[in-house]
Amino acid sequence: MTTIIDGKEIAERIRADVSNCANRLTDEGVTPGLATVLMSDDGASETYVSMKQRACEETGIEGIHEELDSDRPAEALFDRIDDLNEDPTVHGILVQMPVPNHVDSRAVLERIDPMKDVDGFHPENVGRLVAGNPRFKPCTPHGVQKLLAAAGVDTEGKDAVVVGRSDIVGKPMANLLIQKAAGGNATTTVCHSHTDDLTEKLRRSDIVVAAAGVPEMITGDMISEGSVVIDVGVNRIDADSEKGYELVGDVDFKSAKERASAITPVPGGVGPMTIAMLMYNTVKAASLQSGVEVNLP
Ligand SMILES: Nc1nc(=O)c2c([nH]1)NC[C@@H]1CN(c3ccc(C(=O)N[C@@H](CCC(=O)O)C(=O)O)cc3)C=[N+]21
Repeated sequence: MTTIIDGKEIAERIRADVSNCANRLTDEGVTPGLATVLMSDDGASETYVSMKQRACEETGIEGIHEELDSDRPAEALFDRIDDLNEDPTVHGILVQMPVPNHVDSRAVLERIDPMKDVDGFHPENVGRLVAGNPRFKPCTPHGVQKLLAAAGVDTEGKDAVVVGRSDIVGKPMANLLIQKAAGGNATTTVCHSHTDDLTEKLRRSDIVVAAAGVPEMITGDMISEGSVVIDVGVNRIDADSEKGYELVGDVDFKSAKERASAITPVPGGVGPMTIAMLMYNTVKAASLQSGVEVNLP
């Protein structure tokens, strides 16, 4: 029997623990605060940001949301970030990606105070992660790590393949998997658009993390019998549904489920974990900035 890993349920449990930590900080006079900044007209981005704000409310985090028209100059966004960096009630800052083409996303990430960088995208935090001394682990890869642990999947000594090499998922995911630490110690291969014979790499792996952003590109015949499949893809494809789209992963769930020993669904897999780990990082940021210690899960 294939286990369908319930990301929603695991995320709820983590969020309950994170909420206890948030309440403890509030009791000490430090209510954790998260600022989300949206500079985009993209419908999906709006949905994700509002999900993050709702999660704040449910967790006992003070959510602040700011929007900038997408035709504003980059300086307007930088000024907003500078203000949030200076605001002591704001412990975490998230600028929703992607930003408009005329705004240099690298410059945006570098503008955020690294102590408030709850995405973990600032070069200082990337460097710390690679050096084996992470401050904020990026939310999606951290969520995948927690998901594997909760599903009882030991990564130690396993062959893992990460499909995708983005700065926000693929690269940090591979880094966490090779780390000499719990949830790491896997022999890790990173595949991407220039990889020769992806199927061969997938078939000799125990754990597959699909983060390529290509709808249903990994099919059952490409993976090994008994492997664990984590699907990071959130692709909206046109459909006759009420919303006008359907959400599919990078994995063809139907065929992959027939061979995997465990697999995450989309929706309800990695997505909810990403949001739970954003709450986690925000509480961690508040703890680091205030010196009030909490026991995060
Ligand atoms: N600075 C920044 N940080 C991010 O963390 C970030 C970002 N930019 N830009 C976009 C991506 C995408 N992302 C998701 C988070 C949750 C779900 C999620 O919860 N999805 C639900 C379904 C949601 C739906 O119905 O559309 C699920 O998979 O079950 C999806 C995608 C965070 N991102």
